[in-house]
Amino acid sequence: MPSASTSPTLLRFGILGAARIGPEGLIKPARDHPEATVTAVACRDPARGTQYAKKWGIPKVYSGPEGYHELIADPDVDAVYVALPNGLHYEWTMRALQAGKHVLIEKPITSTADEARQIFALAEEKGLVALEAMHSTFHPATQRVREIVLSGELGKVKSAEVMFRVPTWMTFFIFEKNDMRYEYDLAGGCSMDMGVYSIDAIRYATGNETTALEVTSATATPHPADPTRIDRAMHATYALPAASDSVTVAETTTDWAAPGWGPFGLLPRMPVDTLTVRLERGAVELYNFVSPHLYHYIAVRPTGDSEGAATTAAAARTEKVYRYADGRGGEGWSTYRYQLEAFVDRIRGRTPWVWIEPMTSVTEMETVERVYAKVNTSSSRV
Ligand SMILES: NC(=O)C1=CN([C@@H]2O[C@H](COP(=O)(O)OP(=O)(O)OC[C@H]3O[C@@H](n4cnc5c(N)ncnc54)[C@H](OP(=O)(O)O)[C@@H]3O)[C@@H](O)[C@H]2O)C=CC1
Ligand SMILES: O=C1OC[C@@H](O)[C@H](O)[C@H]1O
Repeated sequence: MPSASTSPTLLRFGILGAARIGPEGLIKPARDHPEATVTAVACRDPARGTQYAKKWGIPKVYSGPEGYHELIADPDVDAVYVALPNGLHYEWTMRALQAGKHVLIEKPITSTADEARQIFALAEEKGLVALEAMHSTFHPATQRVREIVLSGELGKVKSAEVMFRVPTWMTFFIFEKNDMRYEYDLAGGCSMDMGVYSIDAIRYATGNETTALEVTSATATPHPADPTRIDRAMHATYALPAASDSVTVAETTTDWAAPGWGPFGLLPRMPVDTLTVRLERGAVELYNFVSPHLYHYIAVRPTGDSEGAATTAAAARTEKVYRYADGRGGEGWSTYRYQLEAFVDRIRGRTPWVWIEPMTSVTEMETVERVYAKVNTSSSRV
């Protein structure tokens, strides 16, 4: 197994970018992991970098035009967390791998599938670990949904659907006015941001996580910042590889800024974040599939025999799953904490409880490319 670390016990992380996701994505989980620590952060602006490091107790700060380069060259950094705008993931991951570091890469892994392939090829060549931080996959609730779906309890999959919608009023609080998500050159767009979660949730729950989905339709709602190239919302349909001769379809609806409804759109919408899988004999729903650690429920709704046989449907049930069935996990562990557990285990040569294979990330990007290509060529990422 790879071993770039010179520290026998602690895996020492450096973060590229004083990013908003840093504290949840790595800093807090590392505090709670006996073998991980954040040793450095790089920020283009020295004052902001110093402030961030002080606030989060990070000993070293690299800044200025060479700051990112200095961080990845630091011999006290074993692993790099790439928390940069999407369009910079590829460049800095490749640089970090070249420098001999393991890399945890924020989602979406890259701007294109080809870039993702290059990352995994280089990681393999160097004997290093590269992982896309698709954190929700690592949570026991996600694993449980997949287990129920694939168990056959409710028969074969008929369709799957994700609704992931953030209302306008909330967008105002969570995104900057000139957020990097609205910049085409930084690989912005709702499908790059929320679409990847949705596509992966469906593929993972139905056991299709290494398959690029065929996109049967895609309709974008333009973002005012760059209406021809940046999608504010996307509705897409897919053909899932059929588990039987039944029609198996999937659908994602993502929206960064859903307007209000009712008279003059004055009535506020609530955020929605739900994965539903419909099977021959019922449905499984995961409410809050992106951040199940905050709150979630799994609703299992059997409907009886689709063939019309005289069977009585089993009772509906609700599950909440914060640890694995065998007790692994911890009190209050977030999706990011579970993810860190897996990343460290992999680097240390232990078998992670859950892993995201390179093909999963590559085919996620292939699917996103197909979504954009279906809409029009100006929003295409390849
Ligand atoms: N896993 C999750 O739950 C989440 C993941 N993400 C992902 O994390 C990544 C970062 O997102 P987020 O933390 O919201 O973003 P932020 O805007 O807070 O951070 C991005 C960082 O990128 C750096 N940067 C370097 N070049 C540029 C540039 N040209 N324009 C803008 N920023 C630049 C900045 O670093 P510097 O400090 O050097 O100025 C900034 O701190 C994205 O890929 C996003 O998809 C985001 C939110 C949640
Ligand atoms: O990763 C993310 O998770 C939640 C979203 O609202 C956000 O845009 C995104 O970057």
